[in-house]
Amino acid sequence: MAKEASATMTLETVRDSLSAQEDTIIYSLIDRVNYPLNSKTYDQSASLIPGFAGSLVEYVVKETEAVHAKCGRYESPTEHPFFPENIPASVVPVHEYPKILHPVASSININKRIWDIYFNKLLPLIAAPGDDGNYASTAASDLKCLQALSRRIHYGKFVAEIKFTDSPQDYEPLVRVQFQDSDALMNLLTFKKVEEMVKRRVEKKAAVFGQRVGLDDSKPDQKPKIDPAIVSRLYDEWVMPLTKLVEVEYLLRRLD
Ligand SMILES: O=C(O)C(=O)C[C@]1(C(=O)O)C=C[C@@H](O)C=C1
Repeated sequence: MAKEASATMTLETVRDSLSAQEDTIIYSLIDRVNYPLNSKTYDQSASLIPGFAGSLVEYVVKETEAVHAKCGRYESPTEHPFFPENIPASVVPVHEYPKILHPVASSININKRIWDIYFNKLLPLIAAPGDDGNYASTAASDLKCLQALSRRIHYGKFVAEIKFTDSPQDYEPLVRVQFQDSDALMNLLTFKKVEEMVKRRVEKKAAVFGQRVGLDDSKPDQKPKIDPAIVSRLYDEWVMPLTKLVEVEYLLRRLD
């Protein structure tokens, strides 16, 4: 581990980063709800792209990731592609990222689950029914949401690393190969009070960021652009559990 980098990263600074990433996630979701569901974007059989067997959103994500990969995006330990099998090598000079994580970190990528939850659980909750034909813009907006969620959830690797180095005496016995205990690890890294605070904070942010701002103060309050309760539920049911899953996966291999 690079000393200078680990010395500046603490549980507090990592939690600050998670809080800042909430803003990006909520703004991306607010952008997505500007479009109706536009289900053709996700239709495997719509054949919108000649010669490509898959949905429009898959095409946009794969092609965008390929360009970003060439420009070095996935060299960063905070970035994870949704189609890793499709990723070309970077052509730009290598940037030396501080080596904070154990090398096993690069083998952990749960984007397939994030993809599934985003399209099958979250999107139907936030997007209004309908079709305005803006499929490419819709896919671009989905990609922004997916990337923001993926970055936040995989940031669990950093949270886990800090927790491990802060208290090796607590973590090491549960991580040793012969005693690996994922349930005990999950209990140890869980802070229920912090989770309650995060849920309340994202709900408040969604209410503030999603306000409809007009000049006519006589108009009654309108509904926020995105339902704050759904954002809180997103964190409760998916974002935090998946972050913890990444933490456990990382810790189980921390002593490899
Ligand atoms: O802040 C932590 O300690 C984390 O591990 C992050 C996080 C989260 O996903 O927000 C996950 C688990 C904890 O129970 C609390 C919060």
